[in-house]
This record gives sequence, C-alpha cells and structure tokens, in this order.
Amino acid sequence: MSKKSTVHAKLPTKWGHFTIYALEKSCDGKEHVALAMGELDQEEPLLIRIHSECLTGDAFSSLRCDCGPQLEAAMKKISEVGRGMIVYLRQEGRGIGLVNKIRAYALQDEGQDTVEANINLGFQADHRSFEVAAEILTSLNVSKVKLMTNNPRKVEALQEANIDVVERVPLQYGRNPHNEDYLSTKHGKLGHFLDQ
Ligand SMILES: Nc1nc2c(ncn2[C@@H]2O[C@H](COP(=O)(O)OP(=O)(O)OP(=O)(O)O)[C@@H](O)[C@H]2O)c(=O)[nH]1
Ligand SMILES: [Zn+2]
Repeated sequence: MSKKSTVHAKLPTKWGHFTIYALEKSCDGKEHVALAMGELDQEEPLLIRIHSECLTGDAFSSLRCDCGPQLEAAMKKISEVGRGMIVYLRQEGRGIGLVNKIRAYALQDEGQDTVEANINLGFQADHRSFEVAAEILTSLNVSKVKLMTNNPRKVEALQEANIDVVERVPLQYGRNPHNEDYLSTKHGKLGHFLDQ
C-alpha cells in the first residue's frame, strides 16, 4: 500500500485523542480505518485490536453480539496505556455484508445458529481474510504487537504475515442473555477462546 493512499487527521474521542487513518487502496479495495494513539514504531510491542465492522453492534448497541462492548473496551485499554491502535476492518457480517448478515439474523430468529445460517446462505462459516490487517499494520510501520482478541485465526494470520504477536490479550466483554447462544457457538464451532 503506498503512503499516498492513506489520509489522516486528529480524532478526539471519549477515550482520548486518536489519529484516524483512512486507507483508500487496501488489497481488497475496501475503505478500512486505523485509529492510533502514541508512537507506533517503537521497539515496545503495540497494543492493538483488529475489529471487524458490525453496524448493529458498534453503532446501534445491539445485544445480539459482543462487538460494541469489545470495541469500547479496546479503545479504553489503549487510552489507559497511552499507546495503541484499532484496525477497523470493513468486513461487516464476518465478510458477507450487511444485507446478508440480516438474512442470517432472520434464519437465527427461526432457530439456526450463526454458523448454520451462513452455510445455508451459501457462505463459509466465516468469510473473512485478515491478510489486509497485516497489510495495514505494515504500512503504518507496526511490526510487533499485543493483540486484543479471542479469535485464534487473527493471531495466526498476523504471524503468517510476519507480524510479531508477542501476546494475545483476551477481550471478553458484553455477555448478556441475548448473545449467550451466539457466544457458545463461537466457542464450540469457530474455536474462539471464551470462558463458558
Ligand atoms: N454472518 C454473521 N456475522 C455476524 C453475526 N453476528 C456478528 N457478526 C459479525 O461478526 C463480526 C465479528 O466477529 P466475531 O466472531 O464476533 O468476533 P471476531 O472478530 O472473530 O473475534 P474477536 O476478535 O474475539 O472479537 C462482525 O463483522 C459482525 O458484523 C452473525 O450472526 N452472522
Ligand atoms: Zn456484532
């Protein structure tokens, strides 16, 4: 990714002052975002979160998933440390898009779990690639990280792309009666590290 394809500006938030990077020319053609705080290219590993877009959870406080509380917790942790980055990937619905995610929700309303719904719509259980996250990190000179996630695939994807993941920081927030089944399916079928 060339430097020309990245624009940045100040972004004051509830959790302190970030710099927002908007990335125009990622390998998948989507407009991804990075929110950064502090010096990025120091030897000390950077606390980061790779967050997949969830309009319903991130913007509308949906209780069907855990995305909103995870995003808030990650921004808060970064502000406490004073240094870190959120890589916000435009991978709505684990990569199937918003309309298909709502189709999947409709199937879940009829009793299917999150994986069965994806498969019945003709998609993989998880349609994402995290290659683009590594591309973004590299373009911003980040090579050594502590990764906030419960998803082992994110750790593997960064390692495969030669990003040094020195620690996985668990990010278990936002469990509620509406997302109990969703979280247990993530644990049982998608292999997420989640306390049951
Ligand atoms: N297809 C589909 N996508 C969903 C569903 N619920 C949430 N999502 C999407 O799932 C993505 C978040 O993935 P999760 O599996 O919750 O978590 P993760 O990113 O794999 O792992 P963490 O780093 O631990 O949060 C977001 O893009 C959401 O929009 C669903 O029922 N079906
Ligand atoms: Zn969500």
